[in-house]
Amino acid sequence: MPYEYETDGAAIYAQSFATIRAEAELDRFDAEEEQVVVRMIHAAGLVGLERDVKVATGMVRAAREALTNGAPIFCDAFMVSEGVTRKRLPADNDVICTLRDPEVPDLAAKLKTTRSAAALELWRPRLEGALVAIGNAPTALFHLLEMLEDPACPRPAAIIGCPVGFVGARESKDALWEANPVPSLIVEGRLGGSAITVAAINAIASRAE
Ligand SMILES: C/C1=C2N=C(/C=C3N=C(/C(C)=C4\N[C@@](C)([C@@H]5N=C1[C@](C)(CCC(=O)O)[C@H]5CC(=O)O)[C@@](C)(CC(=O)O)[C@@H]4CCC(=O)O)[C@@](C)(CC(=O)O)[C@@H]\3CCC(=O)O)C(C)(C)[C@@H]/2CCC(=O)O
Repeated sequence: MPYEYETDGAAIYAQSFATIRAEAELDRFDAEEEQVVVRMIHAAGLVGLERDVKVATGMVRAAREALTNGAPIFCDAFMVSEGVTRKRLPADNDVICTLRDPEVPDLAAKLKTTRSAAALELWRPRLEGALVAIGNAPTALFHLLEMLEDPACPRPAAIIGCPVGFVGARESKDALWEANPVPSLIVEGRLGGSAITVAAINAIASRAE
């Protein structure tokens, strides 16, 4: 039996974004933030997500400026780093996930933490002015906050903090929002994940061109 469905990629996107803009409550976001939140809703297929999104004033601008200036993007998981659309990046920016570095298992054992958290220790040399995207591991976000408590630790330009799940996700994002070490974007509560996070990166990169 023949199925009727849309096969034009551009038309699918246009229809999706029109649906989201018709159904979601986007009034509290400025134009730059709205573009990012729409893509996050799109990735999750979840109108209503916008109610849980918090964006610090100037976060989108700071992240875009960083990318335009050639900053790297550090990601906690390969599901995040692999999702970044390279052709959107304004300065052929490096997209880095250190999770599989051979040093990481020993570091995790030494620090008594997860591999996701320990992998962030390898970010230090290039962390200054970078865009950080945590889309999976709550322990990675907590570890980043611990690193940034040290005034000598290099500071990223902006943080996308959207780890997902039932253990530590809500708490790590609340801690990021409260500590406010640099302008951040979070999804409150258990919701989050790699797809939502990479959608935010791709939206930020799009207008930085
Ligand atoms: C406790 C962990 C959680 N993982 C989640 C959700 C997903 N994780 C996937 C995959 C493939 C990976 N998760 C690891 C990061 C792995 N996950 C953990 C850890 C045990 C601890 C992290 C933490 O609590 O902060 C973590 C291992 C570690 O030592 O750091 C991963 C590295 C495991 C591995 O394959 O070795 C791996 C990352 C792959 C990558 O690089 O992209 C899932 C696809 C689940 C699955 O495999 O079935 C899924 C993806 C979710 C997403 O959208 O990103 C939670 C829910 C975040 C959970 C932490 C909280 C909880 O409630 O349990």
